[in-house]
Amino acid sequence: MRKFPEGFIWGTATASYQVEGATREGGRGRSIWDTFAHTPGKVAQGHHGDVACDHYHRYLDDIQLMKDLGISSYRFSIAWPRVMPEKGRVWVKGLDFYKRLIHALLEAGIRPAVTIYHWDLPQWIEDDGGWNSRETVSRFREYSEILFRELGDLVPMWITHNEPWCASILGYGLGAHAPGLCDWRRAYRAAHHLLLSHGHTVRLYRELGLKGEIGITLNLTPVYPASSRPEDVAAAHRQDMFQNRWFLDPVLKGAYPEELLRRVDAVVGGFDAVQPGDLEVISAPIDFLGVNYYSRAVVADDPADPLLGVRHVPGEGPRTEMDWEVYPEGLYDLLSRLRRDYGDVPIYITENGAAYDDRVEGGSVHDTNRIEYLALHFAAAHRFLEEGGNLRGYYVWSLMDNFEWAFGYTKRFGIVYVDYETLARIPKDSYFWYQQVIRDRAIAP
Ligand SMILES: OC[C@@H]1[C@@H](O)[C@H](O)[C@@H](O)c2[nH]c(CCc3ccccc3)c[n+]21
Repeated sequence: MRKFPEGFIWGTATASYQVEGATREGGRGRSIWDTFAHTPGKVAQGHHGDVACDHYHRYLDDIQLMKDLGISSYRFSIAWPRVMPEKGRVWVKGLDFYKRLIHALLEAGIRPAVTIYHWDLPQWIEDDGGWNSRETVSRFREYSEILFRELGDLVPMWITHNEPWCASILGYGLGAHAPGLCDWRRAYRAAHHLLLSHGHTVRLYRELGLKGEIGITLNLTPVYPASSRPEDVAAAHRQDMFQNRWFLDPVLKGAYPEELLRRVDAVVGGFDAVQPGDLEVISAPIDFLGVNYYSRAVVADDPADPLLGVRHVPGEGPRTEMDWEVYPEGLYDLLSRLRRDYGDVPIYITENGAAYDDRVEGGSVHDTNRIEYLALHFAAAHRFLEEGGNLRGYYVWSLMDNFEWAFGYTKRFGIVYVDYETLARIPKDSYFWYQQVIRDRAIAP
């Protein structure tokens, strides 16, 4: 058996817009994802989060599932539009749902890990420029201060942002996510303002003297060259800079990668958003780095690509329902690289999991492929720990099937199946497998 350390944090993760529903309850205002999902053609089959998993009303049953699972922590996000529903209006009562949720988690012996922002920006802030506007930085700080004052003594772990790369590139550059813009200059400005708001919120957390830990979650994708040819190796370096170092370097080293500034600013602009002192703020020391890992990238040199001169090629591993290669070695390589290039920063894997075409058969879901995926990735994490890696915990994405952004409800990541007709929850075989891993604090050899 491969044992994990005493006190290793086992968890599951969700996000507000993906599971809560109740989008018109408790005084909640509209978010950019309400707008985007209700815009025809943006989300598969016209799906949206109006009901989602109805976690807003069913959270006690869901906490019972977590308690039976045996996890020690639950990562969830707070919906900003519940606290700032419209311009000039703060609705602290919008936090009442989260206060109930947090008290119930604490009573169940489960450590709340709160993500302050997981993409559901209030629509009125987007109307005012959204993450393209520097004004949003101070609004995010104001929002964070309300959370810290209302929940700071109850919540021991805070994540400022979930995946600023996605919020900026998918939301403002590629248009695949809300607010659905295709403007690279805005994407780079949005990325900078997301990072800047992270730094100001970390500083605020310190100023308030709160006793918990605060960090940021980044989606990180290790990049491998398609061949050992020098031009492919150089292409992998450029993709790594665009995919990973763009956020890792400012947060952990206080500087953007030089080549990114040069190459990107020349092609798309956007770095005019950087003002003196910004990088000092962004690199405010954090207590941990949250890592979301799903798969790797394999790239070859491609002069025809205007921005980075790269072309993605498929890896040779099996694929999940998201058409992502199953590549557990990538998790070990990623964690080792972080330790090598960024020092011994404490790490939580704040998301890892897989989507598969789950079917209910006689009241059960035999998701052996998901068990295999998780077992391989737990083993990669264990290898890193064995080598002295500073890995604090592991949150499986996701506790339950939920709204998978532009894919709607067509992709299932949960270890608990959700029947969207009845909203019934059915623990999958992977739930019982994970329950045993937590009991043993170990995985089979
Ligand atoms: O796609 C599964 C999960 C999402 O449901 C989470 O909300 C999000 O934090 C998250 N990030 C990633 C990896 C980056 C990514 C995000 C969206 C689409 C493609 C890749 C995978 N996931």
